[in-house]
Parts: sequence; structure tokens; C-alpha cells
Amino acid sequence: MTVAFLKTHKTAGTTVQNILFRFAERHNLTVALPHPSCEHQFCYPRNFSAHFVHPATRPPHVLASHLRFDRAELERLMPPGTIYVTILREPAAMFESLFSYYNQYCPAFRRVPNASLEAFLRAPEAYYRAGEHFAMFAHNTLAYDLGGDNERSPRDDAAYLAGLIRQVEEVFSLVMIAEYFDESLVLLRRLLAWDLDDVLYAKLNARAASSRLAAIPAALARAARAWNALDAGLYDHFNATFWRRVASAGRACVEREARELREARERLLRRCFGDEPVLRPAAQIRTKQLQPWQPSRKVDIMGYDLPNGGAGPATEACLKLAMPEVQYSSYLLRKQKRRGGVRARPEPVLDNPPPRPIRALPRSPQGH
Ligand SMILES: Nc1ncnc2c1ncn2[C@@H]1O[C@H](COP(=O)(O)OS(=O)(=O)O)[C@@H](OP(=O)(O)O)[C@H]1O
Repeated sequence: MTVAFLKTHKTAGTTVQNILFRFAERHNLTVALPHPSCEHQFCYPRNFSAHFVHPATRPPHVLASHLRFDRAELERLMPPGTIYVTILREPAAMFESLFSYYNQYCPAFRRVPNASLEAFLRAPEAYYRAGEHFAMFAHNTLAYDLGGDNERSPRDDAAYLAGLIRQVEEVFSLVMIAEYFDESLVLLRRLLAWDLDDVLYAKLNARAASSRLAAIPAALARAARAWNALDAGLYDHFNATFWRRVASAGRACVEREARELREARERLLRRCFGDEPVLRPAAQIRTKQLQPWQPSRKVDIMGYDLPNGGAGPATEACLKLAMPEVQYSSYLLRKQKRRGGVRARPEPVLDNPPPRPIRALPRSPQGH
């Protein structure tokens, strides 16, 4: 069985990726990982190319890192019969997360006075320039990640949205929904014929309450959906198909399994992170391998820590459960290079180096 997870942005994708990475490790499967010049993403925002994949990680059983979807290129990499899955998030919540996370990187967001989401959504055209660096984080990011044209408007061109939906349906066996994460994992584990234990998780990449809007006012949510109308169309469609899938699997059974998953997950978190497992800001996490990447000084991304800074009897499995994307990707690449014995093999040089992906800003140990 091979599986390709299209990791869309700000949709709980890191948590799904971590589930897949851990499954791959437990079963000695090969995970496709980016060439170092792409950093931990497949040279996003460029269209995916099989050349972006490190040779020590081919042929893969699992692929789960950020990329812009390109069907032909993925089919060149992944074996026939690969199961494609992805995840979507309600567009207003997703946009609020994008706006906060990429505020310092996306010029459209940087132009907005006082970093005000409300100001941006009142007049997005005043700040947004199609085609500029990282513009895709400010307009229909889901459509872009899925390989679509994020500048199209379903108001002017309803056929475009319908066509994009058809393409996604043709390729993806499951489109999960971040708001119904546990139910999504129940469908995922059924699709992949995994055990419930295989989809236990720790929530990764969550912002601190102080870095997010407690609630998105209705008018702001409407404006976010109107600006991201293509994403809203995709979400509405796949949210409806998701619930049809749940109904045909038997809603009561799915709910029961989701409940079992939540209970097992709570037990696991307590076992790994202590009696009261809490998400902490990076500055309070003593285990270096568990410190999450911070996008800017204004946004706190939370993580878990092992009791006693990892000096206790916590297992390797606990470490991996909470390991952020950057550390886990590097670790897996090192491990797979060793396994493949490719250390001495020269790495291919990309003909046209991609723009540098976003890098962590340095933080003082105090952090704030
Ligand atoms: N299990 C689960 N259920 C619901 N929501 C979850 C879950 N895990 C992560 N999250 C939220 O997903 C946001 C991070 O998404 P990603 O990991 O895809 O971000 S990234 O694009 O890889 O940077 C981030 O959202 P915000 O906190 O609103 O920014 C996380 O809180």
C-alpha cells in the first residue's frame, strides 16, 4: 500500500503528516522527502516535480510534505495504486490562520496597517498583487495547493470551480475536513485498513490563544469566504461529500470510533507528557527536538514537552508523537540516507533553484 497525502496549508496537515511519518517508521516504509535545496517542503510554491525528491527516499511508500499538486509529476513518482488523500479547512478559519502565520512573509499582508485582518478583508484589492512572492497565501490557498488557478472567481466562472472539483474527485480517495478531524481519521484508517492505534496523534502546529482571534465575527467570516470564493466552493462541496461518506460508513459507527480514538488519545498523551499534558510555548519546551518552528516574533506556535526535558523514561514513540515537521523531516532523511547507503552519492543539483522557502526567525531563549 502506498499513500500520498497532499499537505495543504494551515489545515491540520502537520498532525496528519506526523501520523503518516510514524506509521512509515513503524513499518520500515520509505517516505518521500524533499531534496535539501527545497528544505522540508517540495520546493513549494513551485509546481511539484519528481526532481524535488531526494534520491535516497525513492521509490516511496508514503509522501506527506507540502507541495503544489501536479498529477502527472506525482504519478511519475508514486507507484500505481497509490491512495491519494488530502484535508481542507473552513476557509474563514483557515484564512485567519494564514493571515497571522504568514504576516511577515506575504507582502499582501505586510502592507496592511496594524496587521489588521479586518482592514485587509475590507479592501483586499488594495493590498493584494496577483503573482507576487507568496501571493498564494493571501488568496484561495487551497485551490493553489490543489494545483488550481487561485485567481479564478466562481462568480465569473462557475465552470472553473466545477472542473477543479471534478479533478480533485478523480484523484483523491478521501478529502478530510479539519473541523471533523477525528471523524476524518476514522475514515482514513478504514480506507487504509489501519488500526485505530495507528491514527492516535498529538495536535501539532497550533497557535497560542494569544496569537489568534478567539472567534471570527460573522461579518469577517463572510468577507473571508467572499475573497476566497474558490476555496469556499471547494470546502462546501467536500464538506458535503464528507458527510455522505460518514453516512454510508454508518454515522453511529463512525461517532463511536471517533469517541474511542479520543479516549485512547487522551490516555496516550497522559502516558507521554504527564498527568496534565498541556501545549506549551516553544520557550518553555526544554527538549530541543520538540521545539516548534516559530514564524515570527508575534506568533507563538505551541508544542508538547517530555517530562524532565526528556531525561525521564519517556519512550522514542512519545518523542515522535510530538516531533514538529522540520525536525522529523530532517531526522527521517538522515535515517533513510543511512539505510540506503547513499552518503557518498552526489546529490543532483537542481537546474533552476527554487525561491528559498520560509525560514525560522531566530528567537532569544526567553522568546517573548
Ligand atoms: N487535530 C487538529 N484538529 C484541528 N485543528 C488542528 C489539529 N491539529 C492542528 N490543527 C490546527 O491546524 C493549524 C496548523 O495547520 P498545518 O499544520 O496544516 O499548518 S502548516 O501549513 O503546516 O504550517 C493550526 O491552526 P491555528 O492554530 O488556527 O493556526 C492548528 O491549531
